[in-house]
Amino acid sequence: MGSNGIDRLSLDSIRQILVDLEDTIIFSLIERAKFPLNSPAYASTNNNPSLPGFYGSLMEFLVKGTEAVHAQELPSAAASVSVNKNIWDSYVNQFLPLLASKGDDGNYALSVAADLVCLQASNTNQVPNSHLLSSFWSRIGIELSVVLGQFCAISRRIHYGKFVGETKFRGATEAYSAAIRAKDRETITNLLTDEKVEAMVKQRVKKKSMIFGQQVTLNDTNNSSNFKVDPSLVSRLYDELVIPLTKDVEVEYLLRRLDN
Ligand SMILES: O=C(O)C(=O)C[C@]1(C(=O)O)C=C[C@@H](O)C=C1
Repeated sequence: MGSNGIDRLSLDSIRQILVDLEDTIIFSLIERAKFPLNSPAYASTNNNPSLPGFYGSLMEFLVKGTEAVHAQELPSAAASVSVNKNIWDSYVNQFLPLLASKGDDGNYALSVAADLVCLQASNTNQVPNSHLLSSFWSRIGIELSVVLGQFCAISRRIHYGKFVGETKFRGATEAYSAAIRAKDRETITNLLTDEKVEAMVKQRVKKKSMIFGQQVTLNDTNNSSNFKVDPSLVSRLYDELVIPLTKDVEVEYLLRRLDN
């Protein structure tokens, strides 16, 4: 560990934040899984009468221009690292069809609102269309603050990679610096990878999904294998999307770490 005494940046405390965010992510996935897929909300050719003058899907309307910049206390390397587009693409195209049941109940706005809570970064000041969003949400009876005010968990978790990267850099500055100067992504990735921790994370989110997603009834004949969100799917989400993108953020952050 580095000798600068910045406790806030110790790997253990940052990992604890990631552990706590698992709860938020799993609960938000459980909320989204209450709605069917509602695919028209994601179709970019959708001609939505609620969105006059906007060509694109309801989802695109809501996320357009909402790239958030986290970690502003870190060196400027942090500011330019953002993978939100990848997060949205993977979530909508790969993960959502597995999370939500097939079908369409017409609750497009509520479905996308639930997606936003799962995904999006939280800083409302950085939502350029916020006045449009406000009027849209108030028209359909949902407060914008309810949708955006909650920290949107997956994006936030992934962008915590900047803090993880900084902590690791401080703990092994020489090794990272050499790899950064050589622009050697592979070595940086190897340096920051801890397979044991990754395996624990995947196991833990599966277990949490089993506990948080239990169907609670008062009779003893409850079928305990019937979960609100498939625990293996949550583990897979971490394996295929959350952890790889967190590592991408770490690598991208570190590659810029020695820039002025
Ligand atoms: O905890 C770490 O050391 C991290 O870098 C975070 C994380 C993760 O995304 O969970 C990513 C890479 C490591 O291989 C282990 C775990």
